[in-house]
Amino acid sequence: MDQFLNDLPKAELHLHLEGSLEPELLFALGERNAVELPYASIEQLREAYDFGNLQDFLDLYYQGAAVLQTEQDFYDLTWAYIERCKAENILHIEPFFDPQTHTDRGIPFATAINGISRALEQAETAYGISSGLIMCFLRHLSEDAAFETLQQAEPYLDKIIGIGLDSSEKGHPPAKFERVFAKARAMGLLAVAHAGEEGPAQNVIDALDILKVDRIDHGVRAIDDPELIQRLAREEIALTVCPLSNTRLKVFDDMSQHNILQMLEQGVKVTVNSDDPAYFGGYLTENFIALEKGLGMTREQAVELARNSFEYSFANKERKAEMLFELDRRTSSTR
Ligand code: HPA
Ligand SMILES: [Zn+2]
Repeated sequence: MDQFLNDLPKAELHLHLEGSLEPELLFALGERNAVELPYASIEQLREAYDFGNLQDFLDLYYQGAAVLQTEQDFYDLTWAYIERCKAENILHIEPFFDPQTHTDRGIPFATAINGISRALEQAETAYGISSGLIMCFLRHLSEDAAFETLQQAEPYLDKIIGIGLDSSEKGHPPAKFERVFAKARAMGLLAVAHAGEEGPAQNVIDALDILKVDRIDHGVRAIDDPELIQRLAREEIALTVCPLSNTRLKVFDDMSQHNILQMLEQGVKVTVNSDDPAYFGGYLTENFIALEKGLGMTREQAVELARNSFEYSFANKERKAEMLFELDRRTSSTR
């Protein structure tokens, strides 16, 4: 089964590039850029990855991002992730980056996006991995700061497919960003938002009705509202669910408690994703394996989850058809 899950053609729709920064690369970049780290060793840093909630993680995640300074650093970060995608037969990616985490430290928007984009272009030419980059606003910062970030993105709209909303959900509901999402959508950008991760099902409803997002990131708390679950299924609003993230951040106590397969059986278009794999103990295949071990996910369910990842991606029609054809070709003998 592990080999089957690794070789299964997949798309990843919820991955923070800053969260793919492995301790080894973090230390190497710290040295390259003479950034002092509060950890004596890679092992000591890994030991700190013991989180009680989302905020515990975010504090370390923003601290780690401080080693990213040059365009080459952002390229190296992104390329390391793409190598993992290649090894796990991931055909398409829609990664996130958090521009404000960098611009607030004096790193120009251009430095981050140019390094990331160069790696994404190379992924296409070298490995045939297609992509669409999503820039996230940090919801603990102000609406004004989000508007400023959107303005900085304007010269780079050809490199960005959409906007997202991440960071601390509690105390920062979707409505805070109604106007900036409206402006971004008017500029032709697609929209997603983290909602219903630590926050209530109402945040999922508000992300849909107020921010008018095309997809929900996490969304697992939707389960508390049966009417919302029915709506998600009926309107085919996909959720990008991140199983290992949810157990590491104590959204669920144990994988056996996770509701992703329950939602799948209720007709919700759920997908599997790794969120911040360097911090949560596994890339995409590991998340599928965790569902098999913790929830008894079947091969048929794994194929359906992979199918959803293509179907509800932002890839164009032709690319979607190509990827779905490849999925059918690789899995027809297993059915
Ligand atoms: O899972 C997450 N939730 C909110 N913000 C984040 N930033 C990186 N990962 C996450
Ligand atoms: Zn996330």
